[in-house]
Amino acid sequence: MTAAPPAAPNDTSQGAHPSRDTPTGPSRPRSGLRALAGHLRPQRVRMAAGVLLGLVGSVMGLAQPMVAKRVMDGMGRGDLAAGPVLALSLLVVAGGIIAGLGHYLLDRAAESVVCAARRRLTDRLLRLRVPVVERTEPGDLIARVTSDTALLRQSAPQAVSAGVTGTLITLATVVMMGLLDAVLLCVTLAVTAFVGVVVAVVAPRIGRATRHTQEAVGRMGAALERVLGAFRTVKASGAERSEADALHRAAEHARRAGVRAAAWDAVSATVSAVVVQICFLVVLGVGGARVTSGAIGVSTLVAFLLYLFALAPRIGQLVEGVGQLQIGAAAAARIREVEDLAVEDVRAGDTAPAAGPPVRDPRPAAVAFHEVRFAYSPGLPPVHHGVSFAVPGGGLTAFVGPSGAGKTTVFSLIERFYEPDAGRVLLDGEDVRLWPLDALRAAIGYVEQDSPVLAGTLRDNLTLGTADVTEEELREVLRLARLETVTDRLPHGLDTDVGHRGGRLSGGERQRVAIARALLRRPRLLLLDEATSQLDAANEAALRDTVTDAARRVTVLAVAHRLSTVTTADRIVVMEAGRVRAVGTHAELLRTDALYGELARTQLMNGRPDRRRGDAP
Ligand SMILES: Nc1ncnc2c1ncn2[C@@H]1O[C@H](COP(=O)(O)OP(=O)(O)OP(=O)(O)O)[C@@H](O)[C@H]1O
Repeated sequence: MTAAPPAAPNDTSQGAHPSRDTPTGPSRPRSGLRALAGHLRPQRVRMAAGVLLGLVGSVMGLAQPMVAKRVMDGMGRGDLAAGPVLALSLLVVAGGIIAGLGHYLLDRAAESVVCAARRRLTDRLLRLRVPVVERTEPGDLIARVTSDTALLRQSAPQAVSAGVTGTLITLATVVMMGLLDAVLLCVTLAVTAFVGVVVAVVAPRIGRATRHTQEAVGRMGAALERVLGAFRTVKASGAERSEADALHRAAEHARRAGVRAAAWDAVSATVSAVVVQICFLVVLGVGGARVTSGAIGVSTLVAFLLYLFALAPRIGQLVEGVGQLQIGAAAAARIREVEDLAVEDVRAGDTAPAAGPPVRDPRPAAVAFHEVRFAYSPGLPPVHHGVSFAVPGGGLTAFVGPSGAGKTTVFSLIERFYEPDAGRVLLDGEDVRLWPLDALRAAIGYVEQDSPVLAGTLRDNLTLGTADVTEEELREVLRLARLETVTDRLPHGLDTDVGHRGGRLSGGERQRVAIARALLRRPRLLLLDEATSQLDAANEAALRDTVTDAARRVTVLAVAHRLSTVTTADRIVVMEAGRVRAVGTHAELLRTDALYGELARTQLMNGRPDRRRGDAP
């Protein structure tokens, strides 16, 4: 059965924002603030409770002097009433506890904001499309998940709380000042309005500088990832100095941007402090004149000035809160860029039935390519120029051809890491775009060219993504992949840590681990990409038997590099420059295809791909 290609099921990013392929687009400050609000919204009840308790604590603090005054007045009269003393003690203890609880709730909200952002980001990262990840710097993505989310904690709920408390108390103070003298209030507002102008100018600059700092931190992460990912190569090439220089440059950029943010912060703090001082002087002058003219009494001026004293730190608090919000907004904007990246659709394409749990079909899968054209990205030359072949269920099919002919790309298209620009890739006669992605990948075991092994134990690596594995199955697969001797040798057997990228295993051992992992998935289609290239002759012969045996139960496609694999294959697909040039058995192709004849004599005899023929189309 074949189905019509679905209407563009490839871009499946959720939400109202268009998905992108790189996380580096510029963001406007307002969208950063909106994104920040989105992070805070789920915690609004806890934050409101924290702010409320903080306010209650402050009000109880304000009442303490009045109660203390009553206690002292009573003492003065020789009246040592226990009531006011008890009330004062209760006020002190309860005020402290309530304020502390408010603080705790805000900190809890902050931790929840950060945790939710990290969980959302990591979920998103693991669902990103392969081409998207290839275009990003892993170190930068790591910085966004760790460092940018930490900035949310630093700036968000406490800043909002300071802003809300500061605003409420400022408003209350302004009302009291207005009740005392409207003229002096107008003078105060006219002078302090300048602080508002300065904040409006400076705040976006703090946001921009923070963003630059975080970008530099991201670049540092990328540079570190580059060095640690090829640590031996860096050392063997004597490149420590030049790589350290690149890291220092990123650190210096981060420092400069951080200093710029600090400078803008200092400007706004200084300007607001100076403006408040000027305000005192102006109010004193205008107030003095009004006292002289008899418009207000001295006590009104004194009371007004006392309120002005109380207002000054609140203005500072508000200015600081705005700066902190800008820092949070800059971080939220960078996080948003990752959330906007295109993710894979785990469901099927438009016309397929609803995706349920993958049904385990025991039959070997049939694979076919129909006129597949594909380029890795629009600017790059095409890699496949109309690839067509059909492989029935079962048996071993070998792919041979010069380096760069497009053999690995065939496997990537079957796994739907990429989608063809034209033509169709069919599994069991169904376009792979119509398969639910989890069902498609559950049907396939893939041993990649460089047999990646992840940090963790050998057992973790073997059971990666395959939860329901019995010890018996594990032992059987260890035997088939010739790993028994390796596990016997390791100090903790299957539970031995294999190190970063399996660095404590040899290349051949890594290949066998990757083969065992693929077999454990009980696939219907096994893709082997130069899977035995690093094995010695004895292990290679044993693994060949395993593959031949597997080919009786599942369909095996293997990019082959040894004549021994090719001669045992049921069919061979010869690829050249992005096209299928010939299909047949070894004997047929030796007779009919000149390129195959040459490959058989050179590359396949050597057991290694001929990299001299790296003639990409
Ligand atoms: N992720 C990628 N992004 C861009 N270009 C790529 C990518 N992967 C492969 N290519 C290019 O596509 C072409 C085909 O690559 P592919 O790996 O399919 O060839 P191959 O036949 O498997 O080669 P080899 O035998 O050397 O592994 C090459 O020119 C390669 O440079």
